[in-house]
Amino acid sequence: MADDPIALFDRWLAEAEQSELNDPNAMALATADAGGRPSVRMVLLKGHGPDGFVFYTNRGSRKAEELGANAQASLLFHWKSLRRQVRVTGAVSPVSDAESDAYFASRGRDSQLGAWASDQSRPLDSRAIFEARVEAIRERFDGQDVPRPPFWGGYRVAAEEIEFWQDRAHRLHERRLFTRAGDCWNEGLLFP
Ligand SMILES: Cc1cc2nc3c(=O)[nH]c(=O)nc-3n(C[C@H](O)[C@H](O)[C@H](O)COP(=O)(O)O)c2cc1C
Ligand SMILES: Cc1ncc(COP(=O)(O)O)c(CN)c1O
Repeated sequence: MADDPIALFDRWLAEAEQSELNDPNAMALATADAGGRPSVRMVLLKGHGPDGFVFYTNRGSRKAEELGANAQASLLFHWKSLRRQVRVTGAVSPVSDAESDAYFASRGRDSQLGAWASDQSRPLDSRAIFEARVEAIRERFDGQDVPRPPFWGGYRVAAEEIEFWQDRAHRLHERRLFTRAGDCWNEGLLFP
């Protein structure tokens, strides 16, 4: 019977939290546009479990546009201090408004204001324009809680494959690939 890859991921993430310099939850997120042209950037993992791996972003950003055209993504964690990587691949869907609201409410106020002020991935003529937008938003919400912008929220990558890679001597690495089969997982090895 295969190990539970989510439990294995929990163990590896917990070890990374002990050993990484910063952001053990940082992951590269690869998307591709309708024509198959890929792009990749870092995001932070803000939730995970059997349903998938969650990150938050601007829903008008380049990554969001690409996910709108092609709702598939791949995530990569690289924990240098542990010489490990984990790759997750699967279909992507937006998280519910309630879940996005709850996460947004947990963020620091300045990060909340930044989400309102940033037209993420669009051209910006000068830093001063952005700073002026942040100040205008600060005044707009003065004395009140900052609500979640309608253009900001989470996405969940429902893992169909999870690969755990561990460095071994002489490049004879260990690769364990878990593939979803309904409610269960199949497990196999890959040549390194
Ligand atoms: C370590 C790290 C974590 C990041 N986390 C996030 C994140 O969780 N959400 C986000 O929107 N951008 C995050 N960013 C910024 C993104 O990498 C990226 O620049 C931005 O989301 C715009 O990407 P896009 O134009 O491809 O949509 C992070 C950057 C780094 C280096
Ligand atoms: C633009 C942006 N949005 C969202 C995040 C996610 O992290 P947090 O919600 O903790 O700010 C980051 C983290 N670097 C970020 O840069």
